[in-house]
Amino acid sequence: MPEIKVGHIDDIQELRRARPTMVPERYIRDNSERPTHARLPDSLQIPIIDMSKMIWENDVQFHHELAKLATACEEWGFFQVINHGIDTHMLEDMEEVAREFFDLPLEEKEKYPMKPGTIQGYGHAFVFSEEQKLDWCNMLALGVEPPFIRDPKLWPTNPSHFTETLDKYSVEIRKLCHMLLRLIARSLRRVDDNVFNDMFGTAVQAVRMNYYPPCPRPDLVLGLSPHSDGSALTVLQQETDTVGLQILKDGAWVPVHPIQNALVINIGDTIEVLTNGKYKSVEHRAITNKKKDRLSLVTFYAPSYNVELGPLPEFVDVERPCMYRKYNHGDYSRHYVTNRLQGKKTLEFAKIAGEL
Ligand SMILES: COC(=O)C(/C=C/C1=C(C)CCCC1(C)C)=C/O[C@H]1C=C(C)C(=O)O1
Ligand SMILES: O=C(O)CCC(=O)C(=O)O
Ligand SMILES: [Fe+2]
Repeated sequence: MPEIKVGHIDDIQELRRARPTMVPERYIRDNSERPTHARLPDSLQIPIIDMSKMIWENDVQFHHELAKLATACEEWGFFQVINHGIDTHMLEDMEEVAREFFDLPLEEKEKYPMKPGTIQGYGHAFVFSEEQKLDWCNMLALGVEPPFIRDPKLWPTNPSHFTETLDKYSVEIRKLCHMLLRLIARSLRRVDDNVFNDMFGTAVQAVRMNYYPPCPRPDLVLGLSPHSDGSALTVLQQETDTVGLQILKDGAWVPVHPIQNALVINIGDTIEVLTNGKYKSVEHRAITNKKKDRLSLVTFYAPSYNVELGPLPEFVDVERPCMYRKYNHGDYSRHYVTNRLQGKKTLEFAKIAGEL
């Protein structure tokens, strides 16, 4: 790979310390990219799936909730899960250690550097040139499973219980992804419940902690550029006191309002491809706030790198011709992490020309 020159990138928390009234040029977006806020009527918020209603498969409420899940995946690509069974103390502990990490002095966080062109550690991911606009965000990204993707040198030893907390948290989130993939398969009504879990092998799991400091001009910048996730499923935990996540729905950016103890789930590119576009990997972004900071904890759950992907035959017919070619997920991962976040552009890697 040619050398990547990104120039000096400021640490946003450090930048903020001087309490500037303006933001540096590299963060100022063109007019067309600046934050807009669509308001949805309360009756039209992203769907909420109550997992406590999905325990007994013969129950009427199971089928009602399953139908809601199908609509969520088809029309929104996003939903929030409540009563997911994960201990709320564990969610709080994870939030606490992540915050403690971001609150450390810069010299401490820089012991875990995300080097240009790499994807793990503390820094700015997806920056490939000096011209590229930057996100108003500090990140810590780590590969979790399987063990060979872990880089222990990049796992913070401060706070001291960081690794233990992230490991426990990741085990629970992994179980949730497994369960959700079964339910998503069931909701499609044409494939076996285990189709995704069986196909994915030992799934790849990575976590990204995004910390968005307050911004003096939230109207000019983005916290995180628009993108779809390269995973099969993404699980996002957000604090309840700030709104920042927006999803693109019918051409408008709509906010995802946090719900206490809920987790936000989104369909990633893998499920879009496997269902031949029936379930959507929806573009999303994060905006910033003038007064408040925001933390999001994001888990990407994806097939093993050796898995060959392409639309399942059950989702290809004359009405919906095959829209994606066959490809290797490891190749897609490499493609994803070596290109900047740019809406759904990354998925063009797999698109059959002329379709969509
Ligand atoms: C900053 O990280 C990401 O946005 C990201 C990367 C995840 C990964 C790691 C941090 C470690 C190595 C594995 C992996 C590439 C998953 C997004 O994850 C998406 C993108 C792809 C592709 C994917 O499978 O999940
Ligand atoms: O912070 C958010 O709400 C969005 C995070 C996100 O989309 C991501 O990390 O992929
Ligand atoms: Fe995302």
